[in-house]
Amino acid sequence: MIEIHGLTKRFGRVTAVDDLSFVARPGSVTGFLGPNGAGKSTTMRMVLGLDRPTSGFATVCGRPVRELRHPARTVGAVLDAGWVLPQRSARAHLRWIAAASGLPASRVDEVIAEVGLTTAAGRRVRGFSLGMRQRLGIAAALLGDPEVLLLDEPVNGLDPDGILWLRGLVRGYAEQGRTVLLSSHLLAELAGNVDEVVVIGRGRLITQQAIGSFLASSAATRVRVRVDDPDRLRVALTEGGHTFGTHDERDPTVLTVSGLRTEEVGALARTAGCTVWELTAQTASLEEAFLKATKTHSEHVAGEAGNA
Ligand SMILES: Nc1ncnc2c1ncn2[C@@H]1O[C@H](COP(=O)(O)OP(=O)(O)OP(=O)(O)O)[C@@H](O)[C@H]1O
Repeated sequence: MIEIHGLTKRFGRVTAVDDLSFVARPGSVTGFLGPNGAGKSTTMRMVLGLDRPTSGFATVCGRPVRELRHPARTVGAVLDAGWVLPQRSARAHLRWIAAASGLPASRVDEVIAEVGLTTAAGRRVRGFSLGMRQRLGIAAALLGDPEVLLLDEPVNGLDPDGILWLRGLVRGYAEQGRTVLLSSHLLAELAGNVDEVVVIGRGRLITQQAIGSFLASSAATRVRVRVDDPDRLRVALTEGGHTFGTHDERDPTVLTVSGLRTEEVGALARTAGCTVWELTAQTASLEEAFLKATKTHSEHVAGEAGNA
């Protein structure tokens, strides 16, 4: 569990994190979202005890990280994939971290296998791609087999295979009752993979919700319908005062109807004498929900020159 209470961080005149409170629960993957400069990395650094809060506090498994008896066994983190010493091999790098953290060297080859770097383990990190460095960073975070994982932009540089692998990894962690907090700009990659979202803007909490309700509350559900005679359905929808659009340029037989359930659209199409070829309820994408949640905030920011 990660608990954040009234966390605030000021850098001179810049308030990076502003009275932020939220909880990332065990057994859940919590997605940490916010526009550039919203304060995600600063928050994660404070959770890890790397930045000192101006006020407020954060705990991991009930204690500030600096007070944990076995920090490496409690929390693992990937904040920046670029900080390794380039002349070291991946294995040497991990051995060094294991030794510095009081973890058994036997864990090194286990985590190397877990992140899929076995064949590259003896190579110098200098020649690693961004995706390989990202995997190495994750391997380091896993060394202590921690209860809590904090991943800042872990998807960066990963190829589609790597993203799938990462999804499986964090899902597996959550299923074991552990806590995962992860930030990502690639919202689509996150959508299928998080249970809760915490959205921040200008260091402040905008919302914390289950992903389902976040998506559902952010846009009216639409129904995509494909029929043999779209003109007839158009007339029926217009007569009923319903809102619809043609959103698929390539296929004029598709209409998108707002404010009705699939059953209602199906019944209307039948009354209009249409044969229905396809009928699907569509929910908002994570991008749409995120943009809606942060819209007011972004307009506010765009109107100001400072604080960046
Ligand atoms: N060490 C620092 N000194 C001064 N300002 C800082 C420092 N670290 C962060 N900031 C400022 O704090 C704000 C929040 O930055 P932070 O990196 O936490 O945001 P973020 O949400 O992680 O952004 P991104 O998604 O772009 O990585 C920004 O305005 C940033 O310029």
